Amino acid sequence: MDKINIGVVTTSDRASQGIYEDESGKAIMETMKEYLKNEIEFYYRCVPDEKHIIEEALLDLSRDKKCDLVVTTGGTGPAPRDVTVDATLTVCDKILPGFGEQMRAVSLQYVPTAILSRQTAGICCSTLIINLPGKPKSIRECLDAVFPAVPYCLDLIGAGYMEVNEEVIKAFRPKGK
Ligand SMILES: Nc1ncnc2c1ncn2[C@@H]1O[C@H](COP(=O)(O)OP(=O)(O)OP(=O)(O)O)[C@@H](O)[C@H]1O
Ligand SMILES: Nc1nc2c(c(=O)[nH]1)N[C@H]1C(S)=C(S)[C@@H](COP(=O)(O)O)O[C@H]1N2
Repeated sequence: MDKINIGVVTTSDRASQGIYEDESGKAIMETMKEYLKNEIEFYYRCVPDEKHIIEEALLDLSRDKKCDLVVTTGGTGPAPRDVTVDATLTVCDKILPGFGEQMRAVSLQYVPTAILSRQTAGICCSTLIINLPGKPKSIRECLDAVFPAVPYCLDLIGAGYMEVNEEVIKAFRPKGK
């Protein structure tokens, strides 16, 4: 079974200064451990909301650490310092708008302000990058909505082969793949 490398990037001025504990980054790692049967190596970064710092983190995790998947949390909204999506758009070779569309559609069932998130996903080198909002409770809401497509996406981009815990989440791979 492949070992899966997963980057977790929390973008938050206050969490990066230790003013509050980063619950959202922790929730991403816990969720991945529940979803996957594979051995996982996590690469964790907690950075301030600065576009060039976020870009450096995303490039390091994708191009240099060769993560299969990078999940970000925070900085997807409309405020001046919400620049995680902008950094994602800069480093990615291809954008996958369906991820953001689906996460917003599902999130609107929980909170009307879901419409404020610009979250998206894309491919950087051979890494899938997915943006999540900052609120800890949004992590599971969003990941449950899009994760079924993640293993096949990784197959298509030449990343590691994910084996999921079927009792927790279903992966969809088209027949014969
Ligand atoms: N990584 C996190 N861990 C724990 N709580 C978080 C995290 N990110 C956000 N929150 C909570 O959700 C609330 C709203 O999230 P939001 O993304 O607006 O954070 P923020 O105020 O932009 O963070 P900052 O200004 O420090 O970058 C925060 O006030 C905080 O209570
Ligand atoms: N599933 C889900 N999506 C959500 C939320 C949430 O609580 N749950 N919060 C929304 C709010 S209040 C905002 S402002 C935007 C952007 O949040 P961010 O700037 O922390 O990324 O995400 C939205 N998406």
